[in-house]
Amino acid sequence: MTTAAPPRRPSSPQASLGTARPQGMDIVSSALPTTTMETPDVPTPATPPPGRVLAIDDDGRLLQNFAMALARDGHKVETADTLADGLRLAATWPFDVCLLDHDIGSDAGIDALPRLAELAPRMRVIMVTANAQIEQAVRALALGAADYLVKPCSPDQLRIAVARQIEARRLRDRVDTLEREVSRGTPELSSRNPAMQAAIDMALQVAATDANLLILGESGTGKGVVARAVHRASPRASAEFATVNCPALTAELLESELFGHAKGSFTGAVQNAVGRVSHADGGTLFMDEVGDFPLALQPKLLRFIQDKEYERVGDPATRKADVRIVAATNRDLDAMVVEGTFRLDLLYRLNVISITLPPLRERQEDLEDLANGFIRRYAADYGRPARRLSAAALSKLRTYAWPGNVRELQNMMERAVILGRDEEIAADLLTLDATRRAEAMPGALMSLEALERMHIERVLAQSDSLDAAAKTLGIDASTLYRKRKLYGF
Ligand SMILES: Nc1ncnc2c1ncn2[C@@H]1O[C@H](COP(=O)(O)OP(=O)(O)OP(=O)(O)O)[C@@H](O)[C@H]1O
Repeated sequence: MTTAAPPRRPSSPQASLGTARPQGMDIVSSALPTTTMETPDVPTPATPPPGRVLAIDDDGRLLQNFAMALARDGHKVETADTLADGLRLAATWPFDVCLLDHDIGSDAGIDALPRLAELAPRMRVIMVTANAQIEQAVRALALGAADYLVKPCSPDQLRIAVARQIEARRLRDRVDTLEREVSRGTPELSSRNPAMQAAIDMALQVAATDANLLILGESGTGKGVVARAVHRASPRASAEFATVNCPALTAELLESELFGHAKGSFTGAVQNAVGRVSHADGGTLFMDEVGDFPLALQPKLLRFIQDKEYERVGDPATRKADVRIVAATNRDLDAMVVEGTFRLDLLYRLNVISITLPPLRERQEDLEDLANGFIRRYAADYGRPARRLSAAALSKLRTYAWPGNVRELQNMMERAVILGRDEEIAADLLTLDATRRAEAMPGALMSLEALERMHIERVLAQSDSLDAAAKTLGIDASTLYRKRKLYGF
C-alpha cells in the first residue's frame, strides 16, 4: 500500500496533487503500512515502462494534474469525470492501471471494483481517496484493488505507485504467457535440416531488433510458430503478440479488426472497439497470409508501418502504436507486385528481412522428431499409451509428400495416438493419401530408405508371388521378407 506523505503546504499542482488532507488524516495515514500490500515483491522500476492509465475522478483539475504528472513517464492517460464514463472507457481500451476515486459525485468508486474486474480483468486498480480509513483500504483490497493512494499526494508518489502497478501487470502477463506456452507445449524450434535451421537462426537473430520480418513458406510449414518464437525472443516479449488473419475478413472488417472502430461507424458497430494494432502496442503484430491483404487497404497499412499512425474506422483522431510487424504468406508477393495486386512499397516495408521455411517433404530429417513430439503431446492430452513411432511407421511416413506439411503430420499423429493401443504407433494406423505419395510429386526429394520402400511396394504390387518380386528386385526372398516386416506391409 502506498500512502501519501503528510503535505507540506502544496504550493503548486506539481508539489502536491489533490485536495487538502482532511483533519485527522495524518493519524490515519501514519497508521497505514507504507508498502504495497498486494505485490510486496514488485520492484519499482528505475525507468518505468510506459503504460495506459485510466483516471476516474469527479475533480477535473485533479485529473489534469494526474495526466500531467504521468505524461512525464510517457504514460497514455485517459480521464473520466463520471463513473459511467470511466466504465465505458475501461470496456473499450486496454488499460494497465486505473486510478479510481473513492467518491465520484454520488457514486462510490469502491462499489465499481467488481464491475471493473469484469470489464478489464488484467487492469490494476489504485484506489485514490481523500478520506483514508484503514477499514476502507482493507475492503478495497479485498474487492480487488491493487493499491491505495491518499490525496493529496506528490507527483512522484503517484508516478511510483503507477510504475509499480505497470511493472506488476507486465510480470503477470509474462507469467500468463509462459504458463500458456508450457501448457500448450510450445514447439521447440530447432531442425536437423540445414535450410530450416538456417531460417530459424536468421529469425532469432532478427528477433533482437525491431526490423519487420516476412516469413515465406507453404501452408502448415510453421510460419506462425516461427513468428511466435521471434516475439518470445524479442525485447517485446512481455507485451502482446496479436494475430490478424487477413483472408478471413472482408476489407471493411479487416480495417476495423486492425485499427478498431467507433461506435455507429458501420452497421453492427454497437460500441467502440480497439484494433489489433492497439493490442499489440509495444509488442508484435503477426499478419498471417498478408498476400490476401486487400489492395484498397494497403495504403493505410503502409502509412501505419512508416509513421506508426492510424485512425480507427469512423473516428478521425490520429492514434499511435509501436508495433513490430511479422508477416507471413504462402503466395508469391513478387508476382503479385507484377500483377498489380500487391504494392511494391508495402512489400519493401514488410520484407526488411525475409526467410523461407522449406516444406516438410524437403526436411525429412525432422519427420521422426516432429512425429514423436506430437505423439508424446497427444498421449499426455488423451491419456493414451503411445510413446513413439514404430520403425515401419516411420518408413511409411517417409514415402509421403506432406502437402499439408507439419499441420498434416500433427493431425495424423493425433488420430494415431487416439486409436493406438500400444507404446509404438504401428504403420497400419497411418492412412496416407496414395495420390500424395512422394513419388507422385515431381522433383520431390526423399531419403534412400523411402525410395527403397516405395520401389519394393511397387514391385510387390506388380508381381504374382513373393519369389517373383524378390527375383525382380535382385534380392533373396528372406531379405524381402525382412524388408516387408520393417516397412510394415
Ligand atoms: N517445429 C514445429 N514443432 C511443433 N509443431 C509445429 C512446428 N511447426 C509447425 N507446427 C505445428 O503445425 C501447425 C501449423 O503450423 P503454423 O500454423 O505455424 O503453420 P503456417 O505455416 O503458419 O500455416 P498457414 O500458412 O496455414 O497459416 C501448428 O499446429 C503448429 O503448432
